[in-house]
Amino acid sequence: MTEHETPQETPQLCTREARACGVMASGEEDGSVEEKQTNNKKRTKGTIATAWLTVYNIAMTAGWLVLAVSMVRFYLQKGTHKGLYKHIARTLKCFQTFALLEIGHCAIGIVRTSVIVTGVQVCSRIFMVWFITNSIRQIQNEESVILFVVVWTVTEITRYSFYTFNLIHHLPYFIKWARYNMFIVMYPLGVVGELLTIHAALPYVRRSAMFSLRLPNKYNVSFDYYYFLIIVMLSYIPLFPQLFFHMLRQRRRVLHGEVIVEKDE
Ligand SMILES: CCCCCCCCCCCCC[C@@H](O)CC(=O)SCCNC(=O)CCNC(=O)[C@H](O)C(C)(C)COP(=O)(O)OP(=O)(O)OC[C@H]1O[C@@H](n2cnc3c(N)ncnc32)[C@H](O)[C@@H]1OP(=O)(O)O
Repeated sequence: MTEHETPQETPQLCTREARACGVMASGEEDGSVEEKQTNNKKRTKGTIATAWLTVYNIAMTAGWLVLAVSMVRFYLQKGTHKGLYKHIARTLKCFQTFALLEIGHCAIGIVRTSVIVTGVQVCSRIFMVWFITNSIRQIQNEESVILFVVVWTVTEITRYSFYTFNLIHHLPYFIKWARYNMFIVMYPLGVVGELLTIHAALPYVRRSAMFSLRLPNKYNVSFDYYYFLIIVMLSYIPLFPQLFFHMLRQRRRVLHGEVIVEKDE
């Protein structure tokens, strides 16, 4: 079953293109030359953006699928999670870092999502990958690392395939259902995995004084990564609910057709 026939399911880009086309239709006969040129530009921009997002989402779905397959193969061959992170580290770093482009998508307006919400989500993941798990080798075999990597992988395969099918107007209902229901369990699980991993990192950070700057130094500035990590852990308390409630609002809008007025719209 696909959903492309339903007008409310039309992806945002098509809606924008349609809006641009609508302006064209009414202004075509009596609009000025400048209006026609502006509308043509909008239409071209919409088509390019749709093409780019389709390529981007397919690449990201493939990347996270490769990660899933290599995790399953590793576990079936070795029968343990030890060494799994090292095995998948390069792919994980690559595709999670590519997600930075999503902040750009919001900033230039080709997807209708808040830059702040996307920024917090993407930056916290980049931080987990590069500044925690990749930098502290001693914690790479923790179960909590496997927990958040598995949760991210399942979530991202669903999310990027949702965007892809939505853009090509062939969205199977089960993908839409999964995108807007699984997060209810996956988000808290991911947060538990991330917080336990940062917690496991604390003793190593304290002992090694990594990424820290102690006084006296020529800049006369001090920075303690250990306390910074504690602040990061505490920042989940106000920030995580914002992301979770954002997703609950998206769920009500997409699955139940509720009209939601976002503060920043
Ligand atoms: C430097 C120190 C850092 C300190 C950090 C502090 C900690 C902060 C706490 C953070 C906790 C994060 C924990 C987290 O990492 C754990 C997990 O992720 S566990 C796994 C479960 N997670 C999830 O399910 C969330 C996954 N993430 C997201 O869904 C997004 O990143 C999010 C921004 C949260 C929400 O996405 P969005 O607002 O875009 O919602 P929609 O998917 O419904 O999309 C809205 C519309 O935009 C269109 N869209 C969006 N992206 C695309 C795209 N790539 N291609 C095409 N279209 C796109 C989408 O179709 C919607 O269109 P429409 O409005 O027409 O329906």
